[in-house]
Amino acid sequence: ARPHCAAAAKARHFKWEISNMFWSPDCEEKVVIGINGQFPGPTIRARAGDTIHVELKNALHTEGVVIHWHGIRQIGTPWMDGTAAISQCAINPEETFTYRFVVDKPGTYFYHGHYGMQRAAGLYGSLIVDVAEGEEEPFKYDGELNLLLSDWYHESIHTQMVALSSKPFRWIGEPQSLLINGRGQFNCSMAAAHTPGATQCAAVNRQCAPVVLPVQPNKTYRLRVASTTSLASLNLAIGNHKMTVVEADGNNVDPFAVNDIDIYSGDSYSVLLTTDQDPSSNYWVSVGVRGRPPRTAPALAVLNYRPNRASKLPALAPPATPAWDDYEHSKAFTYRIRARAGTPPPPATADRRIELLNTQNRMDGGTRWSINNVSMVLPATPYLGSLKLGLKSALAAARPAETFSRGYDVRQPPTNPNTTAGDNVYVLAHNATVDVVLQNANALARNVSETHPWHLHGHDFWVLGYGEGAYRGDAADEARLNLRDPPLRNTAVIFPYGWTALRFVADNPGVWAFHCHIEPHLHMGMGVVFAEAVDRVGKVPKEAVSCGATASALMNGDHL
Ligand SMILES: O=C1O[C@H]([C@@H](O)CO)C(O)=C1O
Repeated sequence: ARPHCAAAAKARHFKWEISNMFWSPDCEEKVVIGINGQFPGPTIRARAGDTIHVELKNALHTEGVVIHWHGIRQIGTPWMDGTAAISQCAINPEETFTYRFVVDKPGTYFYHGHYGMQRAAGLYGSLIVDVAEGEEEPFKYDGELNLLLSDWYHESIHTQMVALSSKPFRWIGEPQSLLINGRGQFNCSMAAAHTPGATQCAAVNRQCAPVVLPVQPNKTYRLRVASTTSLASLNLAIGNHKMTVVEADGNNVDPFAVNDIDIYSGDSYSVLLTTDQDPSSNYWVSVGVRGRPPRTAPALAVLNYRPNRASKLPALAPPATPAWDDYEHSKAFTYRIRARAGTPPPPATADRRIELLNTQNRMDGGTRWSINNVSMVLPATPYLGSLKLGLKSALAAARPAETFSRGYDVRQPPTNPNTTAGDNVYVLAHNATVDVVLQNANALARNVSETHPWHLHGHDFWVLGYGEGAYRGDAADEARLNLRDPPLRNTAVIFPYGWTALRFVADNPGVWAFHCHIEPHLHMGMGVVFAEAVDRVGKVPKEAVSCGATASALMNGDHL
């Protein structure tokens, strides 16, 4: 850090109370988890180098809570990562816990619950980090707009969790609505005039009124877009407007122009939008589902060219989402994402390669997702405490496999559908360069392979490449890897029947989750844990790990 930046860095204090409350995200009244009576939660805005303090009171009364700061690497503060059972104990009802961490890198981020399925109950908000005082972005814009995308189910997360854990399994189905900044319309459309058979929304409740994005003609806007969906993969387009992608997951990318962007759960982007269209009209911003047969209507927002009234209906119909299974369209977008010049390149070689086969399986009469045929279950005592104290009970005797059988046919349902539960903890050496190959496969049903966005905590990784079918690690696969300008990200997608190769340096001691960002899939075991140089973790605050076996050990005089 340069001295003038350090001097300007600020402490930013927030006081939050988390509670259940009645809310109508899509005009149907349900219970959401709100923060300070708001849904989505308040936006945190800071400058790179600032320290965020969130004094968080849990007013949920009968359940714990934690908050994960998605995309913030928590360098040196792994106990602030907000992952229940991994980095900290869930905060008990009526208790207060203070998150304290540095936002070291500018970018578009968000925060969300990371305990059970609380994210899907609406526990999320935006976290935006501007460049440090005196620094400049490498692209120019006149104004900024922020869209936090999510999906919404009418069933409570408690019902959803029971369904997913039931024997036999009950799938939760598709979300009822898509939300933009927490607002959607379930049984009516704002664009009924353009949508045969749809009912025009009547005077709407403020909580579900469409988002209006006011713009001046002939200006350039930075549109920040992040997705915290539970299930849905999304596509965003703006009638008649092109967009230029400039940032992905808090890292600048080589700018490229598109008509629409795909955005998977856990992703964030900045796109530049120039308001160069007929200024007498407004335009629809449309967000639709992809990668799964869409049973959820698109979400709409209004790009409001001032001085037109916001209520002036756009002349054009909302842009249509590409066909849900047009994977070539999705791949074309994803493959175009390259690092902006100046981004640090990856190390030329790796010290270790971990290959992770993603399969859907059966376990004890239920349905699970597994990695190398082991489905992740989380412990009662958070790893950060139990591994730091070296508690014998922390890990099972056997470590998970580094690879999967070369003979595995990724195009067919598993021949042995049965799986077992395990901790899926990989122990990483300090500063090791680690390659991870995520391998997709056929699910339990024939001819089904789904898209999974994987999110890594504590790090950005370089996305080295993608391939079709089974990864073999041979010369042909190696040739698909990009070591020249791979983008740095914290979330990467695996396409159906394909693989994705990532590289990162284990330079941030801590215990970090790495998992599918689809909330029901994580609940069904689709993840692993990286225990990275835990002996080098600094002094863990007692209040982060005063539960389970760590609490007992601390009471017996052990020191963290
Ligand atoms: O995990 C999932 O389960 C269902 C289906 O595969 C079984 O009902 C589905 O669509 C998922 O994504």
